[in-house]
Amino acid sequence: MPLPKAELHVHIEGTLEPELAFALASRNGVRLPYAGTEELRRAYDFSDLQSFLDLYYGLTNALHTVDDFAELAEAYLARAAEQGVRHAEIFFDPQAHTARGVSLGTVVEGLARALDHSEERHGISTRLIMCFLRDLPAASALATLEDAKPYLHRISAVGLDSAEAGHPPSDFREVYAAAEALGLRKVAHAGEEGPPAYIREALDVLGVERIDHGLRAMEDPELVARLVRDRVPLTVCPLSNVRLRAVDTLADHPLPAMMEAGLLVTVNSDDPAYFGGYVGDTFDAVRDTLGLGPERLRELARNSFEASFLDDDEERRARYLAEVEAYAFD
Ligand code: HPA
Ligand SMILES: [Zn+2]
Repeated sequence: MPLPKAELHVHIEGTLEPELAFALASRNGVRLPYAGTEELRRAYDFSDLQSFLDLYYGLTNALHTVDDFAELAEAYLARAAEQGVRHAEIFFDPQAHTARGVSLGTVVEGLARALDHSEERHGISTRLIMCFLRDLPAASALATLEDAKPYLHRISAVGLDSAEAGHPPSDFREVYAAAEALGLRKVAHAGEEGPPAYIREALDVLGVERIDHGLRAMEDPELVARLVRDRVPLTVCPLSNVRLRAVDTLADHPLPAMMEAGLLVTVNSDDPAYFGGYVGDTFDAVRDTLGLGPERLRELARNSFEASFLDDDEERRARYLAEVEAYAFD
């Protein structure tokens, strides 16, 4: 039995496995620019975040209907359950779909259909986080928030993702203020490729409660001290950082140093269909390569529930935390 954990940083579009991409493309009469799944997998050789995003947005062309999004989410939840996930806070990128004529309602209704059955089928509680693409204008993010108004009962939070360099969080001040006014919680990707200053902006200008990635905080000791003091969670994605070359190899990953510094870090998969593993695989990889022992792994699992939005359901959180404490490593 795998260690019980929450996953707080997973893009649902990044769980689209090649087999499902081709099956959906065929069903929808869409031609993908690859001969087959093997050729597609060979293209997963990324030089940086942008080279990944180009392929990732390209493959979303396979997704069209409510059924497609339901199937995508259902496949993720089934995989996640096998890997010990008990709670998942799932990102989606509405602008990646609305830009090609698929409505936000189609996306949310499809995802919600799978999420509605998640507890009973997979034993996983869920939340949805709607991300804005930071390489599109803030006006597009504002229009997306407006578009989302009929679906806010399904959406817990807003996030900020896509190409980071040159797209500071402060560009999205207005849209985050509007999201907060609508009762949404706030997170943002920062410090994946962008500088520590972007992490500060996400906290100070956008008022986020969690930083997604946050890797480059380690360049700024004062910022680290602040993140430790304020217990700001960082949703770290080690396999993603290797594949997108934020670190040279997994053995070089600062995760142990981050834990040593007292940061509230969690371990997540980001885009598991592309980066070589789901979240349980990621726990196994950091155990094997970074030498994290059982108590460090238990700490990561504990952190994942502590950093989650389950502060709106403390009874459930206490149950999950008890499972973590009772877990026997073999
Ligand atoms: O790793 C990522 N970083 C930024 N945006 C993304 N969108 C999907 N995955 C990512
Ligand atoms: Zn991400």
